Amino acid sequence: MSVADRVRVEAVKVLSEDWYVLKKTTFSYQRQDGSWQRQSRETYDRGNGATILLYDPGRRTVILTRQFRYPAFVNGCDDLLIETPAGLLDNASPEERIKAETEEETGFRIQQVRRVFEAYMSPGSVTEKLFFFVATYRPGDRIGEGGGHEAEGEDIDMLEVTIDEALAMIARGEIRDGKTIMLLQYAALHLFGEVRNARS
Ligand SMILES: Nc1nc2c(ncn2[C@@H]2O[C@H](COP(=O)(O)OP(=O)(O)O[C@H]3O[C@H](CO)[C@@H](O)[C@H](O)[C@@H]3O)[C@@H](O)[C@H]2O)c(=O)[nH]1
Ligand SMILES: [Mg+2]
Repeated sequence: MSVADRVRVEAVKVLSEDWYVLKKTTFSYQRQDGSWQRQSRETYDRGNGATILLYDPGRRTVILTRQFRYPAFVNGCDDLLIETPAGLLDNASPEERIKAETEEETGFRIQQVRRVFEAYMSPGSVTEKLFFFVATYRPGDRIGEGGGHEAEGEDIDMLEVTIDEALAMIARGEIRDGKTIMLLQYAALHLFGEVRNARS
């Protein structure tokens, strides 16, 4: 039995359809004891996305971005947010989109990317599934300035730090973006041999 057999959608109302789509759906869900219960849930649909960690195993460095994020700002982040390069798929494949997004945001042109996992980042309210990638880079792969699309309001800095420094930035609360913490921890576990104690 698939979970779809336990869900009966009764009504869908679009609450907002401006940049992305917010819906309120009323449905019945069959509980584990077999009884049906009516619920309604709001879902915010902005499509799916992709993100990537560029790493240089020889120099033990990673590439991050820094940009203003209004939703984080209104919730207490009085600083630019440090993140791995990321973008919405806009109907492209995750591989194709993340290569283009990496070049737009950081100026690095990457040929080979490796998909490592995927995750629903906020499954109680946001429909988005995020595809996570890693790729090696060398300093010479940077063929442009990056920065994102100014006309769309993007004003993105690129930063290169060692994996040890990036982990220390998580510990100090300077990196507080979920996807970025996930990829840096993946890197510490799987991409860089021995990682020195972030606090030492
Ligand atoms: N006008 C307008 N523009 C918007 C709005 N929301 C986003 N934008 C613009 O839409 C563009 C989206 O840029 P992307 O680089 O494709 O996406 P992203 O915002 O970086 O999203 C990535 O990171 C998110 C946060 O972790 C992820 O949720 C997402 O999947 C993706 O990976 C940006 O120029 C942004 O300013 C809006 O409500 N109004
Ligand atoms: Mg982006």
